[in-house]
Amino acid sequence: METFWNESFDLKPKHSSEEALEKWRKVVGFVKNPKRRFRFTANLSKRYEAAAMRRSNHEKLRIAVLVSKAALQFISGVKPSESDYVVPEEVKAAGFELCAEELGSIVEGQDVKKLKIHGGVDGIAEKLSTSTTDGLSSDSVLLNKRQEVYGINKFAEAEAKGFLVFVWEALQDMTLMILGVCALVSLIVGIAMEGWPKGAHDGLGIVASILLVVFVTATSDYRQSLQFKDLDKEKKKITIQVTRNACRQKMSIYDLLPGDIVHLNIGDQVPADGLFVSGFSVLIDGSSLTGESEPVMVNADNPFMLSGTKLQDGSCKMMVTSVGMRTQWGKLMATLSEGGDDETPLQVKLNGVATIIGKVGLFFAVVTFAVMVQGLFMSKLQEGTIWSWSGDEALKLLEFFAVAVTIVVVAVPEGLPLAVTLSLAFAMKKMMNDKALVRHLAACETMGSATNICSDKTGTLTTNHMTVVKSCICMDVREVGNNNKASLCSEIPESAVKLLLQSIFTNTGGEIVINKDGKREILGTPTETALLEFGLSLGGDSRAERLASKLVKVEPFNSTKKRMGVILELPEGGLRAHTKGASEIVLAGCDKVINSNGEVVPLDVESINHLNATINQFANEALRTLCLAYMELENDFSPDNAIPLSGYTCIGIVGIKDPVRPGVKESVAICRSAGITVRMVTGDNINTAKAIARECGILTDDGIAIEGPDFREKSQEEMLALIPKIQVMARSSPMDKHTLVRQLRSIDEVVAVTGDGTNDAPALHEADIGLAMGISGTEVAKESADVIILDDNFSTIVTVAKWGRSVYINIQKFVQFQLTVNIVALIVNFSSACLTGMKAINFVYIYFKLMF
Ligand SMILES: Nc1ncnc2c1ncn2[C@@H]1O[C@H](COP(=O)(O)OP(=O)(O)OP(=O)(O)O)[C@@H](O)[C@H]1O
Ligand SMILES: [Ca+2]
Repeated sequence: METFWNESFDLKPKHSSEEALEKWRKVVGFVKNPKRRFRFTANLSKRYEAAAMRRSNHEKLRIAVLVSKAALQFISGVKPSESDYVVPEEVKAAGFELCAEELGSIVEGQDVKKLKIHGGVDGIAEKLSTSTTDGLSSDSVLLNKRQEVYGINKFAEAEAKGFLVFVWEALQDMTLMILGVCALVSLIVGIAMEGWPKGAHDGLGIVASILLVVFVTATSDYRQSLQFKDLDKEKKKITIQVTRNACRQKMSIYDLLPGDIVHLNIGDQVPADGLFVSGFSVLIDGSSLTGESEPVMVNADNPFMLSGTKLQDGSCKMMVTSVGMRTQWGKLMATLSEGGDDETPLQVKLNGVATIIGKVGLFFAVVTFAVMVQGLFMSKLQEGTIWSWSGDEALKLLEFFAVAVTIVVVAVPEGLPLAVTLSLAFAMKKMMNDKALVRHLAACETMGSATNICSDKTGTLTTNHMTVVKSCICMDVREVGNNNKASLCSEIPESAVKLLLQSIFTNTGGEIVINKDGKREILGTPTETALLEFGLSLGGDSRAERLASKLVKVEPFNSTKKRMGVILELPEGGLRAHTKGASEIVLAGCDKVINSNGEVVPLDVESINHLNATINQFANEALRTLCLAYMELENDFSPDNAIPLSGYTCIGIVGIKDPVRPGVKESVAICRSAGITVRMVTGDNINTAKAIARECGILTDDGIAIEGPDFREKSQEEMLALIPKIQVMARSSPMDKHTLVRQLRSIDEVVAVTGDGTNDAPALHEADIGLAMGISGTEVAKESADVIILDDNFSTIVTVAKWGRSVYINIQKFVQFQLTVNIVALIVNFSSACLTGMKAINFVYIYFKLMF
């Protein structure tokens, strides 16, 4: 029994195999109403359909690439011939020169030949009457026209079910249908024998009880579905940066139209089909669309970007060409949206309970029927009328049968698994109000039993509002206050200021833009904006710096390298590389430094010690440190080469303050008292991490702080011995985080992990509960997570844990109550039926009396 139970109804909370999902469905077997029983469980057939679609996408894409390669060879050298493409009248009338189908065939078909014929990316931009620099005009009349021709960026979704649909589904209960037949027969026979209305009493009684059951079921199901709809809408909200009217702005991906220029960064999902306009080191992960795991480089030679794929690295500008259901992703999503959420372990367990009780109920129903029939036969045998049956007696038999069926209706807790869904959905809604969006129902269950939280530092424990407060430029440490910024400039040699500003404004992933209201706005990650702000306060002019030298190459920041770099073509000729990043790492690649006189001198031991001491001093004050460096490149340096890692001249070090969030300390204490261990895993410097961890109460005197590279070196045994004591892990790579989580899970801890970056995805995936940050989190992180923390706040995580616990207790109580009701109802029905042959209506009545 036990093994049967464990094998069939034991589902993992995450990543359950298709077999496991199929298995319990099979074992459930006796189901009164499959429509209800399997609602809010995964729709496996739809999922298989989606998987098949992915495979065919993969195949199509592979062929398209082959064909276009061949075409490219053929047309290279030959002037592209005029196409025989005719613009449809209505498209022309709207002011465009390309129809949606042609655009689709170019991008989805990866058709280089057609692309060339239409004049490349610029040609297509012109035909779509957009500009790759300024984007669409935001005139609503023009936008509406565009929308009429090309459609909107939304996927077709199944219509929301109305109340009547739920009534209809509730009616499809097997036992209710049998009762219905009984009622009908009873009505016909009764009226035929005793006439209207006397003979109809029994039949109408059954009909009334059926209607009551159906109404109550449908109402509760309908209410539940409404709750889910709200949550679903929230889950799909994604915003993206778009240039319209030459203004960079945030927009919902639903408002995208062909011709829009969108800005994509590492971790973003490509929101529509489009063409690469400009950008650097773009690597596209197409696995969600095609199942292909090998990432693809996208650049001017291979400019096709498909909706639903993700930026694994780099950043770029893309021009949208096809939206919504015209993309393969749209079609896939339309199918997948009906694929449903995975069932949770509790749901499956309760399905098991319902199944077993169903069998018990069925057994009792059969026994009841047998007992009652036997009673009738016995009395007839005594009367000696066993062979002569009156209509009244036949009706009595029918009534017995109805009583037996009613026992099944009453005793089987068909709604039990649904009730779990109901309480989980209720908790989800409450969590939503508390700024936590639950993506997978199962997470609500698991969160209650979490024993470990591995938290990010930046943005989760801290506010993510960064400002440069200290600097060490040209070897001199200075405070950067509000009043002495101008003086800072005058204290540093001019040549160094020039280099510093050039580094800040050109070697950046951020951007300074003028927004719709004409105000200056700094876009980018908090670290970047802090630096840009610093540059501006030194009197720098970002636009002028950017125009002065040409960007030849950019290697955007990622958490693995912990640095970024650019190569500039200087106005006076020659190439210069700038790099900035984690101080120790960048400093290790420097062999020269600018001294206080503004001269470049070799980095001797004394200066190295001075700089390292500065880094530690900043870090001990809980500041994030960045080192900026540059290097002149030889003239024969080819931009195709990677940006060098060493040989740099250090310009300086900045200390960035990121204050701890209010309330974090208290939340950490709450966790501790609730038996949850909080650990900090960060990419930052170990001293910065320690300082902040102490401030939050995470690092205690008996705890260990370790650096990622040291942790990686440890053997399995050493790791296991170390892990319970690790409270801070600094300079961690994404894989370190993943390893920590895996090891913790292997010693039976239930681990919650928070993350924001693309590289946190593996750890989020591995964790029992992955928590992604809503504001700073990338799409990739969010997609790997089970819960999205909408305000990025550590306290919210504690709230989620609290909800998780209360959900568990609530469900437990509810199940106890419901099972008691069912069993009492079963016993009452059974005994009274055997003793007195009470009528069906009374049972249903008793049941609902008990329920409400
Ligand atoms: N835009 C950037 N350019 C260059 N270096 C950066 C940039 N952003 C961060 N860094 C450096 O990289 C280090 C680690 O970054 P990483 O993304 O791994 O950690 P994080 O996600 O910011 O921190 P946490 O893991 O606590 O959230 C930082 O300490 C900083 O020195
Ligand atoms: Ca992070």
